[in-house]
Amino acid sequence: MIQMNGVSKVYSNGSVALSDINVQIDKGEFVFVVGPSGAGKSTFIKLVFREELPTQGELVVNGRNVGDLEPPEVPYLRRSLGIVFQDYRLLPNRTAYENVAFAMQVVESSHREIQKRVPHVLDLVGLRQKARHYPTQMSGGEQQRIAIARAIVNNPVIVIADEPTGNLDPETSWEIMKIFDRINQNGTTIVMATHDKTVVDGMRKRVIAIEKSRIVRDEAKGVYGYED
Ligand SMILES: Nc1ncnc2c1ncn2[C@@H]1O[C@H](COP(=O)(O)OP(=O)(O)OP(=O)(O)O)[C@@H](O)[C@H]1O
Repeated sequence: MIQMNGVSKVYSNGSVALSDINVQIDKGEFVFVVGPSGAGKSTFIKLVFREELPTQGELVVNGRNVGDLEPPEVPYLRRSLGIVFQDYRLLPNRTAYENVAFAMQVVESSHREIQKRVPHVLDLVGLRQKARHYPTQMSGGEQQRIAIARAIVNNPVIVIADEPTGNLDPETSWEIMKIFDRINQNGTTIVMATHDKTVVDGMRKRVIAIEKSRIVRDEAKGVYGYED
């Protein structure tokens, strides 16, 4: 599903974000990426959806060598991914329903498919009753649930998330994690960078720890392992 062979990333200002990363993530896994601030977690996530390119090494995502993709092929890679950010990134002037539907319009789904699928994913995240609400009329947790609905509406094989609970209180974070867990149980691979110790320790999934640009720990049913 995701394979990194000797992957390094050095930004143009000389910052070394990742060094010689070798890792394989298989279909259906749930993986947390943890580590201190500045360790390289976000860069790891950004490489997977080709927001950034590796400066060295080979990265294969869903059977495609990311470094070799021509620009017109990038949207096809992204269609196989669902992406969730800390700050939700919903379109402010569209309702919850329209935000989710928009992701289907972009990939040219039919009106009929959209009408059938959007209520279904809103149900999955427990927010069908808020379909007509605008983002400003929803709590942070509700906005994140809509962002998750948008991420999964096109049936991605991998969902990647960068600090998805970073702006949420512990109880809401736990609700969000239950949704990710359900998505994972349906076979979707999940890769999540996080600082949320409670969530990681509560879930007991695979944990990859990055420190100073290198993988220092990779454990099945791991724990967060830091005090912050
Ligand atoms: N666009 C960029 N240009 C230059 N340097 C960058 C860029 N993005 C990240 N870096 C640097 O790369 C290193 C890794 O950053 P990254 O954002 O991946 O870390 P992180 O583990 O996600 O940190 P945090 O937990 O604080 O979000 C840091 O030294 C950072 O300053």
